[in-house]
Amino acid sequence: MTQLTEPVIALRAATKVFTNRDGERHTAIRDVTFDVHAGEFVSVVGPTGCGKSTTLGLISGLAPATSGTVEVAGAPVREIPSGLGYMFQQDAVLPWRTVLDNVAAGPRYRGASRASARSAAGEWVAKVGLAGFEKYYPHQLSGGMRKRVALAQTLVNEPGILLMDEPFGALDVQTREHMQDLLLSLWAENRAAVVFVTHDLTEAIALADRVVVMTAGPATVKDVVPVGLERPRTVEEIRLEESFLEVYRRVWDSLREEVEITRARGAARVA
Ligand SMILES: Nc1ncnc2c1ncn2[C@@H]1O[C@H](COP(=O)(O)OP(=O)(O)OP(=O)(O)O)[C@@H](O)[C@H]1O
Repeated sequence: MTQLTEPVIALRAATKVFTNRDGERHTAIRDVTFDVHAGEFVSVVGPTGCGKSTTLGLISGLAPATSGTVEVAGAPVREIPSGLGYMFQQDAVLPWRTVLDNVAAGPRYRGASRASARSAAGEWVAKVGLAGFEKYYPHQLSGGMRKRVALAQTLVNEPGILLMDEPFGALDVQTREHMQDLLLSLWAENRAAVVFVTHDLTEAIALADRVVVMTAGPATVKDVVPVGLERPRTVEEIRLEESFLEVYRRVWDSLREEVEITRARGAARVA
């Protein structure tokens, strides 16, 4: 599909070199080029340690590129872009705050009054299916419920750009599928531009419009696979469809070689 609009996120030959304390240089990603357009959901897959999180770090402004360019909304990224939400595997739910106060923290930080922050938080707590749990503390929740709080914490800020780094990685398979469906239905309401990093190919394909396949480290883009499955989707159902399996085979064909390279390096290291 030809995109007529300017991309919301644009990486051009983005390279990141880390220098450790001994002055040794390590290239984490090399010449990474891809775009994400408004309303688009892009998944990023690649072998362990190839540089997926580093790529998100560049987009978020947490780590500047060593060379190449990273632009968000047409401007080079120099600090955390406004309207950007970030969700990690490890959530930022604070144990001493109730569910409602955890979700209200973002709007409060952005200057909303206590009343309007709590009102927005209440709406999002309900949207993620936790109505009635507003006064609970995180230790009183299951892992899946806690993840719902983290999702509400991120979405209450209504980000136009959403970076997600294996957000559901620690959950059991059933809870993960519920979270994926919840994310899809909430995302459909305002369609932020999403970059979703995962090791799970089923998750990557079920959620995305396109899947970016990265090489063994230092990562570069090996392939961009269009998903082309209809929306709305239900993860439990879509993963059984033949069209889904075709995309899965295509992504895995591309990724397999990179996973094998990474495994061989690991084996050589321990030999
Ligand atoms: N701050 C840092 N300083 C030095 N090296 C780093 C730093 N951050 C990441 N790296 C290195 O860069 C490479 C890519 O790491 P990154 O975390 O981006 O990979 P990843 O694909 O997200 O990993 P995983 O699959 O395990 O989640 C790794 O070799 C890592 O050790």
